[in-house]
Amino acid sequence: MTTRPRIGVVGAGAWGTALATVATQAGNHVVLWTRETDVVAEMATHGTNARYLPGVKLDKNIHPTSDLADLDNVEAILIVTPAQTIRAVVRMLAENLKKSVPLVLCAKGIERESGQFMHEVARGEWPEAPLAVLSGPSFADDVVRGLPTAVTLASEDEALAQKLALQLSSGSFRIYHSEDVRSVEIGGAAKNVFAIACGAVMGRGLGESAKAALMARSFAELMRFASAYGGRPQTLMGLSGFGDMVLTCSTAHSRNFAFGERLGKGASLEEASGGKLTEGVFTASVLVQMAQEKNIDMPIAQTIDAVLQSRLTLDEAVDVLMNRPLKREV
Ligand SMILES: NC(=O)C1=CN([C@@H]2O[C@H](COP(=O)(O)OP(=O)(O)OC[C@H]3O[C@@H](n4cnc5c(N)ncnc54)[C@H](O)[C@@H]3O)[C@@H](O)[C@H]2O)C=CC1
Ligand SMILES: O=C(CO)COP(=O)(O)O
Repeated sequence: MTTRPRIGVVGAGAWGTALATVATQAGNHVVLWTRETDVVAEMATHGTNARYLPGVKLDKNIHPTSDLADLDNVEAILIVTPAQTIRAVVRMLAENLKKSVPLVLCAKGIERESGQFMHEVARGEWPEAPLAVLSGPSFADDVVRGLPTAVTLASEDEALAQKLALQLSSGSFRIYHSEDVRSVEIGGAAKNVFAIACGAVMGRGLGESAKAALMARSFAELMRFASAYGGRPQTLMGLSGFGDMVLTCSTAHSRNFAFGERLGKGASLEEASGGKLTEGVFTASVLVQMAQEKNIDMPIAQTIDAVLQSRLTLDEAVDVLMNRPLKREV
């Protein structure tokens, strides 16, 4: 067996597989766990993951497995499954691993049932495990091809954030560390909702100027929401807030943007996802509910939620947003 540090990755979807790859490039041995045994078999036999990240040859230092016991003795575990599964996944790890280990939460979303952020969900399920979150502008396809990327890793224990950032950074994957977990989580979760709105504007043919306006006003909503929930403006202006808004709201490479774009072109809600994970669809209503609880004005999030609930058509949504009373910008 190798003497390289061992990192666990739970979830061998697009992002888990990409993160496993950069972790090996950073000098680690990676145990890549997924419950999908056919994906494990393909990765072990052919060194590929055609279902989630086609065209990529996996590093020989990635050990694919569906056996949770293989995660005993890793130094940290990156949890890379959808936001709404984090509770079940952390519970499964807490019940099956021999001892607690730092968990790096990589999902971007808010739990619908509870209105909890990912680290709150994880803390509830495994109070002993030290926690960090990883977020920022980063498409799996770019990262796995070694294109330059920069993200933020935050933990309330800043020394842990710094240690993990050092251990997981590579020549092409640059990790900044932070202790502002709350802001980093809010940026990652909210931008998915706004990316759906920006995609819809483009799909409907409303133009680049409309998209820029929508992005700027969406960012104002994100800042208001974050300030009510304890976020800090400096962090929100960084990679995990502004950075990820710019990326995800700009291109159909984003699944959330692509979903909105298809809606804009007339696809039904069912057709629009194209079978891909679209986190913003799950986060929209809980984001709006949490905003209402604190009296935060979030017209764009509210309107896109109404579209997702079939309470408004897209054209009605545009009318609602354009015909609100005029007001001071700031
Ligand atoms: N794909 C990307 O470029 C990026 C994705 N993310 C975030 O990472 C998270 C995961 O996204 P992707 O990897 O792209 O999704 P994906 O759809 O490609 O893969 C999801 C993975 O989660 C596993 N999974 C689903 N439900 C599960 C459950 N109940 N228990 C255990 N495993 C389960 C699937 O087997 C699969 O391995 C999302 O929150 C996403 O927003 C963040 C940054 C970039
Ligand atoms: O979070 C991402 C980029 O930072 C990926 O965005 P999508 O989930 O919309 O593809």
